[in-house]
Amino acid sequence: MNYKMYDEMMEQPDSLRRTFASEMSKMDSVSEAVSKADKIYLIGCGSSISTCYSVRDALRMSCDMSVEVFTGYEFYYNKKLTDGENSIAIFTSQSGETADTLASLKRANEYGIHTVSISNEPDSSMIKEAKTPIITQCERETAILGTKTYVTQLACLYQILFKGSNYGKADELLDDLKHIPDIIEELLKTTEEDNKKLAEEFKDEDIFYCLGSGPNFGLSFKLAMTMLMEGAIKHACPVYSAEFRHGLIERAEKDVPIIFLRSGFESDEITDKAIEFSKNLELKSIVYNLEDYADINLLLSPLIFVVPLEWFVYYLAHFNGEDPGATRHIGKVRY
Ligand SMILES: O=P(O)(O)OC[C@H]1O[C@](O)(CO)[C@@H](O)[C@@H]1O
Repeated sequence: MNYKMYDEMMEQPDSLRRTFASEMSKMDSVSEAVSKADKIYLIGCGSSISTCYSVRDALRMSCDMSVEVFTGYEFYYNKKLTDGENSIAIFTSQSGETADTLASLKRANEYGIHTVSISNEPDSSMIKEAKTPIITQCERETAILGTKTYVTQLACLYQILFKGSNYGKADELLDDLKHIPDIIEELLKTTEEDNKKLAEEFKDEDIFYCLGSGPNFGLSFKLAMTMLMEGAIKHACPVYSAEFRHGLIERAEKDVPIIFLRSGFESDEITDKAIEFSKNLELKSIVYNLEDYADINLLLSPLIFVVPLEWFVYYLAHFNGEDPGATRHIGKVRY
């Protein structure tokens, strides 16, 4: 019962190693440009916008870089641009062909903005159109929800933007980033069994709420929108942890499972309150705690949590008779 997603998950560590080895000098040149820019735009769709949310929130917590995130069509239609503005636009897309993101890349080029694309397809339109193309070295990915293209894309964004930032602990974070392939290799082995059991326990649930704070919100977005909805064909909804008490609290019932991502950020004070509240109501909560998986700069937590979550989603799909990498209505690039 090994689905394609299984092999692609296993290829995550080497994809990261190859990408860092081959793309580092191009990423350094973008970091240099980032350090001189007034504003950074990050644009993507689906799994590829979740990486933008995570790195934006990690940067907000640690430095004063001006970063805005847009979906492809929001940037295309709803972002006022100015000729000659001193900004950099980074486009994320595993396929390099998603129409929304490609249209916004062409628009940024028309305004003379320095465009950077991060894509896994060397011959794709986004790699050809961007001023600086960065190619994640994953080889072809087929699983719709994105595994190796997710971790490499996210790692590239952290590398580029933290290197170009004035975060006081940037060197320490970039050093931790180098260890991520080894950590992921280990987590792939150590987190499978527990998450398989969890998936069996939760296999009949219809909906999952996914909560996180800071950079974990981006991953809770991916978990809900692509891993659970596209991969496991379950209803799911991402929520910032603190928003729990502004809506979801009224739907908190025994039969509604909530997945919490908790890293130990100051802002996780509010995640803890939601966890406590859920326990008191005997909700079906699943709590992923960073300290159970790795001892690294907390801002990198999405690169850690994604591995146990991949196992959870992989087996959730399997126990429901679904291939976690298959698509029902949309191919990776067609729409
Ligand atoms: O990263 P790309 O190739 O631009 O793809 C965006 C796609 O990401 C997904 O979330 C997962 O591949 C799809 O929903 C969406 O079509």
